[in-house]
Amino acid sequence: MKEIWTTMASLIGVLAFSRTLLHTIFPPELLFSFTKLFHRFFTCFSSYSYYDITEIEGVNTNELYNAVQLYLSATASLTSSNRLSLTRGLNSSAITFTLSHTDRLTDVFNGVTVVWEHIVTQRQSQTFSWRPLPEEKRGFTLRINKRHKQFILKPYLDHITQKANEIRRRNEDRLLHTNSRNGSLDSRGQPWESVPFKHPSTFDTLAMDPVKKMEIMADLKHFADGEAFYTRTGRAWKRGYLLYGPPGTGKSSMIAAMANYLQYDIYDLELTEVQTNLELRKLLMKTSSKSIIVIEDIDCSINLTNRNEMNVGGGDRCRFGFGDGLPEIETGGNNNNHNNSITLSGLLNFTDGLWSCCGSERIFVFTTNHIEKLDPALLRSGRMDMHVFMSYCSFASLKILLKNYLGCTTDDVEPEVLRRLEEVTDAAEMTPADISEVLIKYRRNKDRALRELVETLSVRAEKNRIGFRQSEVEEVAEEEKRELENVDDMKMI
Ligand SMILES: Nc1ncnc2c1ncn2[C@@H]1O[C@H](COP(=O)(O)OP(=O)(O)OP(=O)(O)O)[C@@H](O)[C@H]1O
Ligand SMILES: [Mg+2]
Repeated sequence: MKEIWTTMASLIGVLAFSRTLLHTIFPPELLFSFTKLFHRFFTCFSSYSYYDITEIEGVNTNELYNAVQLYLSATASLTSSNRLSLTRGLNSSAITFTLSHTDRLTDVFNGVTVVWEHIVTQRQSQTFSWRPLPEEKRGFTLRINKRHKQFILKPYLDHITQKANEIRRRNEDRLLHTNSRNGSLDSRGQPWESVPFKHPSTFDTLAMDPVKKMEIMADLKHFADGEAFYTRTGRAWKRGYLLYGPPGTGKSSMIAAMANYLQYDIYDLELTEVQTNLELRKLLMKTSSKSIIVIEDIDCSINLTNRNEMNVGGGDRCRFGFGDGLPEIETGGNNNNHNNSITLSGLLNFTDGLWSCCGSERIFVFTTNHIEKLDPALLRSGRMDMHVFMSYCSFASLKILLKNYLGCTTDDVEPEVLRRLEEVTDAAEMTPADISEVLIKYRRNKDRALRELVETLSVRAEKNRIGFRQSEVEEVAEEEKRELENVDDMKMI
């Protein structure tokens, strides 16, 4: 018995040594080509068919590779594969299992057993590419018995894609994407850089008029459930929101709440990093369904100051140059000169045109502090389906902030304090962000927090009242001055 064990141990040792030797002697590329050749030769006489699914096809990322990886990672954790690679993305909560190099895994689909193998080889350093490619070439090989391939290959791959989507939705954190600097692509050919999206803002924590809030939530729900409606009416399945209002009134928080409510990814588009309409279109093509595409502070991303003079005869067609750091608007019905810059029509096409319909179930959100600075073309009805004004904190909104920060309802607040708060909140014209600061500072002592809040709001309301009075007095004085000047003019005549 002992001898048998010794012989087996030496055999395993020899096999392992030969494998290491092969890997040491031959460069990985040569070994890979040789293996492929061997596979091809072997396939002619084999009763199996082999399918290669490489990570990168030409210059594009192969979505099927990612799907297989996710699908296998869900099954791999349950199997007894010898070795698995474990990965967890930065800040991600999901752990992904995947096969190591040359490791195999068996799967059963509709009673048919198939085998997966993961092949990893080093990429040749001298390979020319117009963008950086990963150092390793990775791919899966699927082995199916020739007798079964006709009837299981397609359904099996469809099954994998569907499962992968389910896993992605269930396990994976939703993502916050932003476009790379100067439109550069990453090593996987993606123009978007992504991190897990973990913003805690929800419609429960968002302080705003409850009726308006319910209206927006209902609108979002109808949108998400509206596939049949959009198909029936021949409309693209997308919706546009324009959020406007002073800084600190919750526009960004609203976007996060929308994403959390619908479980959508966010694409935060930095327009100043986009050079041309074509680039904008490519970015759009690389967004996924079930996502919110955001352009924040649109008035700051695009310089619309000379709109009126420059738009003469130009209609909607305006060209943004990149003179002083901000894209600058120019006129022109002639598109020939526009190859190297973003145009307003390009931006409108981004949200409205034929290209905006590639993919589906997408929401466009623009935010601005100065709606009056926006080109009317952006505001025309049908462009942005909903215009939402995010206003200063009202008493109704204040109640939500009190619940968020102090954990108290109106029943927990003394009637006199509540009356004072109701009296001064609207007049104070403070943003939810300003009020949150006061509440955060004193959150450990509820009574003190409420006292400070009443004080701060009262002081601000009084300031506004004096300011308003002063401006009224100035206006009256100005009016009187104008009248006197008119009388003098009449006397001269
Ligand atoms: N309506 C709100 N409800 C709850 N919290 C809010 C609200 N508005 C502002 N805040 C608080 O203030 C902070 C800043 O708000 P946010 O960034 O959403 O404002 P904004 O309107 O996007 O401002 P800006 O115009 O400067 O981008 C948030 O992190 C949040 O804590
Ligand atoms: Mg913001």
